Amino acid sequence: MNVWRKLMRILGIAGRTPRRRKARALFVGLNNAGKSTLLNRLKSDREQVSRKMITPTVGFTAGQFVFNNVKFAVTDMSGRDGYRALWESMYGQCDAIVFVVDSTDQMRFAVVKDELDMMLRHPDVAGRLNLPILFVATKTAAPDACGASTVATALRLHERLEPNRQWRLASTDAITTTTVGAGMPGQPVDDGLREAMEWLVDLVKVSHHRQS
Ligand SMILES: Nc1nc2c(ncn2[C@@H]2O[C@H](COP(=O)(O)OP(=O)(O)OP(=O)(O)O)[C@@H](O)[C@H]2O)c(=O)[nH]1
Ligand SMILES: [Mg+2]
Repeated sequence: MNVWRKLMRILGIAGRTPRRRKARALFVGLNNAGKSTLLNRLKSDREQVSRKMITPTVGFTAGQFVFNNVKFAVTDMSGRDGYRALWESMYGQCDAIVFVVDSTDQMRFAVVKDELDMMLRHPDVAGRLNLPILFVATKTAAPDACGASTVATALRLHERLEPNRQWRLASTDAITTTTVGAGMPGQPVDDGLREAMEWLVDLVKVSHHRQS
């Protein structure tokens, strides 16, 4: 504990600073979907790396970011065919799943559907209805991208997800810089990802509160 926090505690004013909560997020989705790029975007400006530094993930990598005072420890899985079998080993060890879908890769939506079905049937997911799932359709600024509603329909999300499951679909382009809409020049436009993350943060805060 640093001296400042020690002093705050002695003076009894530590309670004024809200304690940062922790949550574990699991990033899954096919290879090339944009998981690692999304994780990079969620990090602070200081921690972000250049797009060129992000290479296909081998196995999985660990990362972290802070959103609304929740520190997310992220397991960023590889989406390559040979590595997808690893996802299930992590289902029981996360507080939220972020399922990333490449909105330009409609050719592989059938594969995404199969992977999603397997995930939803897995006991560590099916048995935990309080495990929130955030679907993120990426690459939305690409000319061949389809809209979020097309993704939802193609994956039949409304039929597949259990009625009691907390889930949401957001769409984003994690690398495009644009001045359109509410975005600041040179900054990614706020395209719904922030709102979706706020939803997720509220859910993990509640579930942590219940557990404690
Ligand atoms: N235009 C655009 N390209 C993106 C976006 N997200 C990712 N990409 C590109 O898509 C490619 C794959 O991105 P990654 O983040 O490595 O994908 P991944 O899901 O982590 O892939 P694996 O680690 O192989 O499972 C890279 O060339 C990225 O630059 C996006 O939102 N828009
Ligand atoms: Mg990756």
